[in-house]
Amino acid sequence: MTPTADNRVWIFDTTLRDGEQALRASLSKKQKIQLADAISRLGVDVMELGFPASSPGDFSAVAEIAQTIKGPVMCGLARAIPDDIRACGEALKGAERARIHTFIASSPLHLQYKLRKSLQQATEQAEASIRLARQYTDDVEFSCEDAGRTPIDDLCYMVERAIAAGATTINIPDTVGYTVPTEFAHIITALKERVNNIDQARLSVHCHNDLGLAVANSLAAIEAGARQVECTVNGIGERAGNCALEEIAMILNTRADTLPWHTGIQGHEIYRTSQVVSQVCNMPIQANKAIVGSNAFAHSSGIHQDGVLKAQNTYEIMRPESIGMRANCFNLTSRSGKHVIKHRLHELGYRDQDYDLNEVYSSFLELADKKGQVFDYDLEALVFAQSLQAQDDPYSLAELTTQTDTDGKASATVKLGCHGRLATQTREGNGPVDAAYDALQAIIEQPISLESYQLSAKGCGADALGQVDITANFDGQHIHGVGLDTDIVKASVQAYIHVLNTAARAIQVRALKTDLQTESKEKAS
Ligand SMILES: CC(=O)SCCNC(=O)CCNC(=O)[C@H](O)C(C)(C)COP(=O)(O)OP(=O)(O)OC[C@H]1O[C@@H](n2cnc3c(N)ncnc32)[C@H](O)[C@@H]1OP(=O)(O)O
Ligand SMILES: CC(C)C(=O)C(=O)O
Repeated sequence: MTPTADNRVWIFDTTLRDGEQALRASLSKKQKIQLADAISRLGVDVMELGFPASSPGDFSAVAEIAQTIKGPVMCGLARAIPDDIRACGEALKGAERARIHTFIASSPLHLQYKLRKSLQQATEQAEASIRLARQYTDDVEFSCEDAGRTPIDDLCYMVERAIAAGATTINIPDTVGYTVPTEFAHIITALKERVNNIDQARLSVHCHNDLGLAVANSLAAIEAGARQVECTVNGIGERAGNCALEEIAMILNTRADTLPWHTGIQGHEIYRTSQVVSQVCNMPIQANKAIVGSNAFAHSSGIHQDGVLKAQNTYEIMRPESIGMRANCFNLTSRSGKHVIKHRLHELGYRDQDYDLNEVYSSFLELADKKGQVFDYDLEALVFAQSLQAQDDPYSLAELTTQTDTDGKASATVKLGCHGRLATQTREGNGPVDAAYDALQAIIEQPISLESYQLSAKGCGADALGQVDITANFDGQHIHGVGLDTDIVKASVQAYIHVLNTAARAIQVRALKTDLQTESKEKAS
């Protein structure tokens, strides 16, 4: 929809103030400066930098940021008491544009138990504070704390008096995230209808996420006429947090087809800023977090992956690039299909003729069932493993069973296939590989002397594929064999069989031809 000035929603970022209230330890000045720099590049309209009366450290951080960051309005929070207002005014002195944000609670619960004041007393205190704040700046925001639980008559009364005293922004906080969207929208509608001077102030909302409704409530408020949303990057904030900046901004951006409201947020800065906030604040982002979670643009199931490959918008309502993410990603698991495997191999530089898709896919499924997630290096290893096999290979591993005792003894039973015939031998050895190689030797009845054996990991982690490379001397020929498997004993046996197949092709192997006539089982003494 065409953006109009009326529909411009201001984004008030309070990551450095309410966001900081989520942390176990307050941020250092250096950290605040680092965050302020990142957040200012997002294109926010106002940045709440801290609570200057809180500590000398916060006063100094707010003062330094206010002097250095240009662009957004620089704001500080203050209780409705003269000392807090003065501290805030002093800290913001160097700002290009300064806003003092003062607040006092309006709900009966907070008035009675916390402030021990009547609504009228609190309102008078608010008025005095707003007047004092106006001596420092023309830009004064006033919040009725716990507005979400304030009777509407009381709220209208306090808001009207605050505007008359000089507040230029009126903020309606759902301090404890208690309201639901229809209720919260009604509060905004009622204020617009009943407060006589409401047009003299910008109407703002500040929603907490205790019931997971912070973003929904903010959106409902915008629909009802609010034109400033207070939010934090990654939604961090006191308790369950605040309205997430990236979510509200991307709702308005992505749904601009039907929603008329817009912000000044630079979408492509979102992902980087989210990462910086997460790292500096030591607040990990849940994988399924909307917009910035690691799964937000990841596709895991074959049907979705195929759809996205054919047309991205089948399963993506926004482009990862629109939030500054490099690209979407496909997780390769046993729920993936052939299309995505082919696509990934193509990305890795393989041509169709380099591998047999059906065969690679069936070994991929086997591996994925074992490992869970399959990585690029696994896929490369599977293609390599396939290249080691030829259709006319005479020998194949039919079955391998091993047993290792704690006293170091091991036994292995190998069932070797050759053109549909099977031979089985069981041997003991110093370890399962030693036992399996002895069993193979017993089946082929022809000496193969092992010259070298090397084991390496393809990839990382305990479930990485093991690659075994051996060199064997067979009738005076040095033959290289390779085996790949998550089970290193199996990989070792495959390497041995690779040698046998190469040998069978290269040289006539007498024993192999004759000894596989019958299936035999023999236990070594
Ligand atoms: C909903 C919100 O997020 S509000 C913002 C929360 N942020 C903070 O609290 C910032 C960090 N806080 C601090 O550094 C300290 O709490 C300070 C400096 C603000 C105050 O410290 P102290 O003076 O030691 O008071 P303390 O925090 O223990 O108690 C709060 C006092 O402020 C009063 N108060 C609370 N809100 C307001 C208000 N908006 N306006 C005036 N007084 C208020 C309380 O009634 C209480 O007063 P009392 O001592 O007369 O009972
Ligand atoms: C100070 C106000 C805006 C606040 O943080 C709240 O009510 O949650």
